[in-house]
Amino acid sequence: MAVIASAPGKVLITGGYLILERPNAGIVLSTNARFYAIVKPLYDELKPECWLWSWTDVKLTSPQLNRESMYKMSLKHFLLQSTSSETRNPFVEYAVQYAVAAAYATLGNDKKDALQKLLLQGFDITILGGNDFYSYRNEIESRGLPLTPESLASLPPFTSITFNSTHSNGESNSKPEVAKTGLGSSAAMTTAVVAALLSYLGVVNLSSDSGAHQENLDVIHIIAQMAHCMAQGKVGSGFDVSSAVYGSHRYVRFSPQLISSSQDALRFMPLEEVVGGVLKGKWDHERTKFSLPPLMNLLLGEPGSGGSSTPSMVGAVKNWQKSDPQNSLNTWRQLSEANATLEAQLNLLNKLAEQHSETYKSVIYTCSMYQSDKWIEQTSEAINLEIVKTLIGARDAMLNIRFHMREMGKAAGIPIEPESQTQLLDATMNMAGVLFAGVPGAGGFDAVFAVTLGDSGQNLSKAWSSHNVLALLVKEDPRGVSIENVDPRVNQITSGVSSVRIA
Ligand SMILES: Nc1ncnc2c1ncn2[C@@H]1O[C@H](COP(=O)(O)OP(=O)(O)O)[C@@H](O)[C@H]1O
Ligand SMILES: C[C@@](O)(CCOP(=O)(O)OP(=O)(O)O)CC(=O)O
Repeated sequence: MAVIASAPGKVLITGGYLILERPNAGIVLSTNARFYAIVKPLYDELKPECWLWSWTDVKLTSPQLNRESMYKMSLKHFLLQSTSSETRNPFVEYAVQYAVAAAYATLGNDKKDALQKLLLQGFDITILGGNDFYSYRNEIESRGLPLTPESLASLPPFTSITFNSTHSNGESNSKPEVAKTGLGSSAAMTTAVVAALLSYLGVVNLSSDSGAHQENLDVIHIIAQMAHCMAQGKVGSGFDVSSAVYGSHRYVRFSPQLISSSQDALRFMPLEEVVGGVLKGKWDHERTKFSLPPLMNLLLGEPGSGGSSTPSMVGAVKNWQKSDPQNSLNTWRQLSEANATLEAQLNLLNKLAEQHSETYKSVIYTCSMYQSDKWIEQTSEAINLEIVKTLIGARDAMLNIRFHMREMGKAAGIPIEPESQTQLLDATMNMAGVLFAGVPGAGGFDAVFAVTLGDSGQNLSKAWSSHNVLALLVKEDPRGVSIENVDPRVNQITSGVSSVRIA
């Protein structure tokens, strides 16, 4: 039977770069953009002699990239060897190796025969990323459609992905392989594959409401982090995998040694022992519940196509920290304070919404119709004023964050908030009902985000369109990894059909 798992994409609204170092925190919102992994047996029947085999087969299909790859997997070392000439997918390859090793490390002897049988049947893995992960700007333009979310919605689900072209003048050097929006497709993909395989192999059970749900998520988190780090060739902060597993939260990274020491151990220890050890490690990542206050919406706008490559930006910031420790420390301190202020204001707004729900609602709806410099004059009562002041406090904190991010970019010689994004963000923040806007994560040319009040997002989306910025269909969705009952291709097609019928 097929097992289908899905994991969400993310937007890091505070903590870019700082989150790489404990104990700095970052706020990461998960989204309704989801990556799916479908795992089923490659062979239904097992030949009697197969129990002697030391290899099994793995087939990986990525319909959106028009890729199909075959692998042989050693049942001794769990190493995958490509037997087809197709390009590799290290994220999925490590996800398979580490998930199988985790099964060996954790399942009791009584379950080993069943595990062996599932392995011998081979894996048929299909991966599908929701359209929101990728940039379809070029398709929309070439089809002569307007640059609107409606045009995006008219694309079929799981549309083919555009590759960024490479120019001889090196212009696209900073661009990633596929034209992406920056929602963390590799982390969501790795997490979905790990979750589907661990469920398929009986290591975790995500469909039960049992008390073990948290522990199951923790196992998926550790295996997905290990696989993602191996595939990326570095131990990043891991906020993208963390949000793909747990959904929206306030994240403090795990100690990098938890993974880096295991990578050293791989030279002299079998993979399942290494994985077993890491699973028992003292995982110290923090994830505190966080959600946007009520009646606030997350909106993403894609100003150009293609996105930025994060690793080179991180390298530049690290070099700057080494070459100018004093000034870089100073900037980080100020950024950290601004991040903490924004977080505190949003938490306070959540509290005010809970304590004064009606007043909160009416203040948000009023402010949603005005530019921020008019908010204060709309009110006189104490509670209303406190809410408006907190909104303005959140806004000012974001302006501060943006200022220091720009400083950091200038000092490190990289476009964290490049001039074109500054103009867009300033214009966005001056629109009626916009609480704040910024460049997510590492910044650069990925889609920008805005947090809007009430229904003002619709006007913002129209204004963006008229300035050649494509508002994406992405919304905040706090759900982390989950098991799906229906194939997303069937699901999305039927929901598309029913919405047409209803209309
Ligand atoms: N549908 C897919 N099928 C196969 N590989 C994919 C798919 N989507 C993304 N990838 C891989 O993930 C990489 C992008 O990951 P990442 O840099 O994390 O992007 P993001 O900005 O979305 O975080 C791509 O270069 C590609 O290797
Ligand atoms: C710089 C960072 O702190 C944040 C990068 O955030 P993005 O959201 O830009 O990430 P990508 O999906 O890799 O593009 C690096 C890190 O935390 O690992």
